[in-house]
Amino acid sequence: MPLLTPSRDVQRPAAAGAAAPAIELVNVSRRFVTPEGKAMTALRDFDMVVGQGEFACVVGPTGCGKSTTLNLVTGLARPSAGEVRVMGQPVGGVDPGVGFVFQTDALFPWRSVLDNVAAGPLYRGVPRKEAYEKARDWIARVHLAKFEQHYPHQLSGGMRKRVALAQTFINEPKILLMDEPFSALDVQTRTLMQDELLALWSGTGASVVFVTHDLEEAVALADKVYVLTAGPATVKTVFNVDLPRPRVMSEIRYDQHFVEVCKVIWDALREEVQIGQQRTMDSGH
Ligand SMILES: Nc1ncnc2c1ncn2[C@@H]1O[C@H](COP(=O)(O)OP(=O)(O)OP(=O)(O)O)[C@@H](O)[C@H]1O
Repeated sequence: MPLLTPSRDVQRPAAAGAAAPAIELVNVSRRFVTPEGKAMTALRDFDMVVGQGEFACVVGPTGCGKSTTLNLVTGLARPSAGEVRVMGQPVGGVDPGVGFVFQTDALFPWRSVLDNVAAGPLYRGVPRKEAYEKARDWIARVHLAKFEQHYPHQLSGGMRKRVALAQTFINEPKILLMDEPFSALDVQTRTLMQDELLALWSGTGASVVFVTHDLEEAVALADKVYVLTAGPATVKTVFNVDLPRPRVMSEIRYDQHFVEVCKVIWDALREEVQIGQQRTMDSGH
């Protein structure tokens, strides 16, 4: 089997009895009105299909429309044209089966690690004892058992991110949307967190869309990588990454095939990054 298969996703109706894809964006466009009152198109004729249990990464030039893609899946933004479906159903609002992790974590500063992680199940009506048992279990899984009573300001960036992952995975999301979750971390911590994420995700069956500026991160994590064009974003190419799992970040970076895959995808991405940079220079900001 080839390690890398560029392809365009083809939209096909699911066969009778077959599981619907977790996420589908079909011919989606998203337009905004700028503060100056001009119409601008962020996404154009955008197609994406993420299967159940699949890990998709999205890369593209700065400002091209990556976060807008996630906002459409959450239901926080509506498409101007086309259709967005989650588990085969049109997105109608914020779905409780969807979890998020962003660049800045969403920890409650006045709550301990334990209370932060238990907050989700408590909000969903899980009895208190059970919610706290689950929270302790997830805190242990992210190796923070000794820090249950600490507050977010007493933790390092990497530890806060571990809390954010526990806070998300405890809700057993069917779909996980991640917007540059590790970009503020130093390189070593980032590598550890990537391993942590894969370990937590494997076996959950959750479908992931992970937005990143870091192509190596995308290739190391993903089953497939979407390369977007400079805005308005449309899908330039989808690359299927068939590197075997489980993957260990600190080792995979030195794997010859990994390096080759990164080079091939970078060839597709480079042109778009250059277009994006040129536009920034032309506009002066
Ligand atoms: N609510 C909004 N109103 C107006 N314009 C918006 C809105 N949200 C996004 N945009 C514009 O849409 C374009 C795409 O934005 P988006 O945040 O999706 O890009 P991105 O690829 O995630 O950016 P970055 O690489 O900086 O994270 C940008 O030009 C942005 O200014």
